[in-house]
Amino acid sequence: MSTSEPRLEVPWVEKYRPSKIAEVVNNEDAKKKYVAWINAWLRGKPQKKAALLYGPPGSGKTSIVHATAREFNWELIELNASDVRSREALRQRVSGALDTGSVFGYQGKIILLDEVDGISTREDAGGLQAILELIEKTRWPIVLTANDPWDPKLRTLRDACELIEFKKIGKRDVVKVLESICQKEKIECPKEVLSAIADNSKGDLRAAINDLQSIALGKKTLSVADLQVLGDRAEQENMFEIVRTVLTAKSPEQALSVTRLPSLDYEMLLQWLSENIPYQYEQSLQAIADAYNALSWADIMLSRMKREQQWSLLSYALELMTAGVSSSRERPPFKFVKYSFPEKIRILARQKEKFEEYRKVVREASSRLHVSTSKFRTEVQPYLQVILEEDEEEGKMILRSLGIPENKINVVFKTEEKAHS
Ligand SMILES: Nc1ncnc2c1ncn2[C@@H]1O[C@H](COP(=O)(O)OP(=O)(O)OP(=O)(O)O)[C@@H](O)[C@H]1O
Repeated sequence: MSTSEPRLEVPWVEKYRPSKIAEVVNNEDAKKKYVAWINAWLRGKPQKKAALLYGPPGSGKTSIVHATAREFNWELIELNASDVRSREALRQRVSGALDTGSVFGYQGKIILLDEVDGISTREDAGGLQAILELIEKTRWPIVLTANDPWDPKLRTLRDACELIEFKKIGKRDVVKVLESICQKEKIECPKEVLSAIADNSKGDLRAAINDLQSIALGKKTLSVADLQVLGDRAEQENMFEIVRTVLTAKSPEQALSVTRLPSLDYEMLLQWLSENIPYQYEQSLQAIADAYNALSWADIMLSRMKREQQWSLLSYALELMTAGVSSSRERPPFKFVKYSFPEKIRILARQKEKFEEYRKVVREASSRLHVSTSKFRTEVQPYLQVILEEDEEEGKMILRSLGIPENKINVVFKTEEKAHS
């Protein structure tokens, strides 16, 4: 039963990450080029010491590097934007790891620097230079990844790397991966559901696997009706992914990256984070407290920004609700959780719908009586209420003559009762 199922589970994107290069699906040309580059390293004669894998999210760039490390028993050294902020930061992070031999029986090393396009050349001056120096000196293969490698700031880096393009994953392969996950998880799922998930993911396998896990949480049989969740997802563009990026970011820069999305609705993001922080950080009260603390400051900045027309406060609010929220102390280990639509917005929308219905009925009755709606509410409605209570049949007859059919009686009187309570 879904209620007794644990809410937390290992993320399937991690559980089913390819463990061999051959398991990385699609992108055959990219794989061929990448394998040739790795082979050149194995022979000790790479033309370029670094490869820059670029292309859309969820196409396998990071996965192929993880798979290489596992396949060849190499130690994977993962660096992020803050590790390469300056030469000194990079030295601190990698000097030990690169110069020493491996203690765990690894037979080599591979360095992965994810999302180099996220490095800000203005704030992290020296960072790109540090990467170039690392490439020049390295004895181990270095892989960089980027979604957009054509940023002019990356030109020198491009020149130093073997460029390998990854493309969106074709629908047939997305469906195949989803099918094999269902099989391993012993989940029954009609092909049309998998096909709809694949369409919705637009070639992003990470999004597709996350969607499948979201709708399958606590279930062993899926149906078309379960796709409702994805409807919300499409409406919200990819709010699920944005929330996941912020709450599971490995570095403040990664959390901050969502603020560069042109379609980001930051008011909505605030509500979504507010709803979902406790689920993602369930295991640590400290993390929940810290995240809400940052979020409340973001909220204060936003209202001050609007009240005083101080638009410069927006950047503080955005930093607080992304990097601030994700930098809470004592971050619990990353677990997959199903995010929910903000309850506050749902309740407000429901209330609004009810209120609209109420107004429509009252407007009709007032116009038949030739009184204003406020007069109807204050001077007519209370008497109708009493009549209804004293003699229901008589009351209903009067209401019918005022254009209030029986099935709308509840709308008017319930809403009014609620308003008084
Ligand atoms: N080509 C692929 N073959 C098999 N699994 C894949 C492939 N691409 C993505 N995946 C799945 O999606 C998840 C995310 O993929 P990955 O981290 O490799 O994406 P990426 O291209 O590096 O994206 P980003 O640019 O956002 O870092 C992986 O954990 C894996 O489960």
